[in-house]
Amino acid sequence: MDLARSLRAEARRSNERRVLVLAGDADRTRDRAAAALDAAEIPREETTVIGPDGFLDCERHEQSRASELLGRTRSAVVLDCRDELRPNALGTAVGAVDGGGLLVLLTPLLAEWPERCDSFDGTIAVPPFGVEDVTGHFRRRLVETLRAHRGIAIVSVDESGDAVEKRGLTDPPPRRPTQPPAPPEDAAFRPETYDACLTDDQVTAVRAFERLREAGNAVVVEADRGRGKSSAAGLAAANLALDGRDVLVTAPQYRSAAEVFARATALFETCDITFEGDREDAPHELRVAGDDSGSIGGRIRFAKPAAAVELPGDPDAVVVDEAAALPVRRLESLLDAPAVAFTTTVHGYEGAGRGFSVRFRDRLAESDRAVTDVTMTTPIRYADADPVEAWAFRALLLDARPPVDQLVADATPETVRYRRLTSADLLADEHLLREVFGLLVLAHYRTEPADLARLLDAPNLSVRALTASDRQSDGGHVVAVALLAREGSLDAETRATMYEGGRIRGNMVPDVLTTQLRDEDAGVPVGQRVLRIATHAAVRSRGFGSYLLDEVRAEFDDEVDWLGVGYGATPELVRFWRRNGFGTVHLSTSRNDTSGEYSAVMLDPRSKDGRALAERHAEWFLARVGAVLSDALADCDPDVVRAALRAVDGAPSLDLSDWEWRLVAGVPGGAAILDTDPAPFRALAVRHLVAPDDPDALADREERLLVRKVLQAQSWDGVTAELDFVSRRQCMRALGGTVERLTRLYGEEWVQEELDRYT
Ligand SMILES: CC(=O)SCCNC(=O)CCNC(=O)[C@H](O)C(C)(C)COP(=O)(O)OP(=O)(O)OC[C@H]1O[C@@H](n2cnc3c(N)ncnc32)[C@H](O)[C@@H]1OP(=O)(O)O
Ligand SMILES: Nc1ncnc2c1ncn2[C@@H]1O[C@H](COP(=O)(O)OP(=O)(O)OP(=O)(O)O)[C@@H](O)[C@H]1O
Repeated sequence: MDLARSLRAEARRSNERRVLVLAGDADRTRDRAAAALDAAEIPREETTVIGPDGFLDCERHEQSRASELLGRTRSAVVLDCRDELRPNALGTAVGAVDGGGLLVLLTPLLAEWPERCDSFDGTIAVPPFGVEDVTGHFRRRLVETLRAHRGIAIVSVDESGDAVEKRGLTDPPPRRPTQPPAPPEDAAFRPETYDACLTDDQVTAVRAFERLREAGNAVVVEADRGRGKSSAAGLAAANLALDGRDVLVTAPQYRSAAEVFARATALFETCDITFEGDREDAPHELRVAGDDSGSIGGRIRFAKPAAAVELPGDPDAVVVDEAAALPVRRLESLLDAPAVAFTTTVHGYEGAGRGFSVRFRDRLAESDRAVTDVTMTTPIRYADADPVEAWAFRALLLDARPPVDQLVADATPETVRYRRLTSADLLADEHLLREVFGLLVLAHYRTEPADLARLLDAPNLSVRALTASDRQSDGGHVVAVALLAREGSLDAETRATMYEGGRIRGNMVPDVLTTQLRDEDAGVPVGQRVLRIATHAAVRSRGFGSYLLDEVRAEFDDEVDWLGVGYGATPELVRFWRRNGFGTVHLSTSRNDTSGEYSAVMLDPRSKDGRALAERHAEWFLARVGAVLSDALADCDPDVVRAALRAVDGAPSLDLSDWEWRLVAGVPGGAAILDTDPAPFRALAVRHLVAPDDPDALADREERLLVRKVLQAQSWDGVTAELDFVSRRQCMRALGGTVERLTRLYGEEWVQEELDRYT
């Protein structure tokens, strides 16, 4: 195992990582892995095996638990792919290897690997498809990248002995002694802060954080994983605390923010500051004592996002670490802090989180905050030129981007081409694949390496795109893309399993309609669900999204019973889908974990069976929505409710009894009150918001009032404040006026006369 020794020596010399692929039968590759680690002199305590069993005396996790390694560093990670290759585990394994370390991959013989069905394939075989329908494109592409990229050694081990296919040595120049970054001259924080920075990027980030000293500022630090952004935030937080400020730190888990506290602690120690940490009654809190070193005595404390959004104890500044992993509405609440910093990982090995940029960027720009942006590029844990990072980014497409703006800027719906892109098309044209995947990443909060494998291999998925050609390229650049999932057409047994609450992979629309909405036949018709759709940011609102959907509809018109979609509902998106012919059949009753939004399910029926399905679910939705809004959906954004109701295909009946009409007609004049029986008011509100006889009868604020007070049963005081009424009385009067207008619109003549008795 001289090769392993040489790889490791080279890795250490250059502070880069190296990959050793051991391909062959399971037992032999494991033996060789043990020998390689010994030859490379990597101790077992610095090694982790990710795989089915512990053949080395070291830390081990199943591939499904590879996330245990997130945010940690190891000298060696051995990924055992004998039973399966989970792309997410591969990403996490690479990400955990330190500069100077080795990633060891144990694989079947590379020539056989792509065709060898494994248990990950089983997870992407969505009924009615079987595992035999899953292709091996992802693994084939992976093998090609292993062969093509620098820094990767490949050794085949079989009964005839070891054969080195590729040595993977790059003979890098020795690591240059790194110049410590120069401390800035007009720095606002203590000089030791800048001395503690490891890269110029980190100094720049800390300088941006200086703005947190003043209220009204928001700082955004974007970087790929391991660029030192949490550490920069920690150095800044320490200084703010030394100035007597109260800094609240939040992140999805404490683990991801631990680095903030580690750097702050280290700086306090360097500066000889007296501080208290992690008291029993205040874990995850550093409290600084005022002393003669000039420290006034503030604190840095951690709170989980759910608690942090309440801004407990009115902090002076908030640091949101890993902001991309938090729902937008939580990020928005945190903007209420006097000063706030967001750090976000753009390209993590475990996947890309675009939630931050997809939906939060616009809100931040609209806010009254002065926003300072910083990007950090230089990696901290390994050299800038690390070939293993370059390989992993390419193999897992972690850095895929849409085409640059200029390439699509002139596109119009008349000049683009609708294309059905097969996996073969995508594999044959790396640019196309990168553009498609890069655009799809933008349409979603979280894209993981496994999503690339699904895109390339899952039998139920297909890609459709609009491309604009430019003079240089024949292929054209991607302007808009849709990822479609075929759903439904399920046999009776599968449908029964679903109905009884069993889990069936994929098939989101049939699943919701069958399991939650108790319709065992919902899985009979076949549909195409738009899993993701995105238009290039440079050309949005020019009709491309709608044109792409038109083309998809035309293509599948004869093949499917419905087109469908389920997504985190915002008012704009609901309107987009409505304008494209989709009707609401469901609003989820709990918020999506990642987006923090309620999901809407909408259908565009294409056949008689599809129409029957859509009609009966629209009808059930209308029958139940009043009750759901006053309970599970009581905090849903009223504009989402308005848009979702307006997007229902159907006319709710308004079948009030005479008694109910008399109650309604008594409210505007003050003779009766709504609380006596909210039901008829709800029926009136639903009738108007779904299918208004006069769409202009109410102003936006009056419609919101109807939603908040009548449908969602919010308190008068809450509604008065939210909708900016000067007093509760004025709010009540506005509701009376709204009820009067609706009564005039929908009440029979005798009801109008009843109304006239009081007004
Ligand atoms: C299943 C899913 O994937 S849902 C998620 C959809 N994708 C995303 O949110 C990714 C980011 N957004 C986008 O890529 C685009 O905005 C799309 C795909 C939603 C729409 O594509 P476009 O090419 O702009 O569509 P098109 O021009 O036909 O229609 C634009 C309309 O969409 C609506 N719209 C949808 N989302 C937004 C938004 N975030 N901001 C503003 N308008 C929006 C507007 O009503 C707009 O109409 P307007 O131009 O008159 O204001
Ligand atoms: N100034 C510093 N001094 C000492 N160690 C540092 C410093 N900056 C970064 N590091 C180390 O480098 C690694 C990456 O830093 P950090 O966690 O801050 O980066 P990050 O960009 O937030 O990465 P991640 O996205 O992985 O959390 C950590 O192990 C951290 O301890």
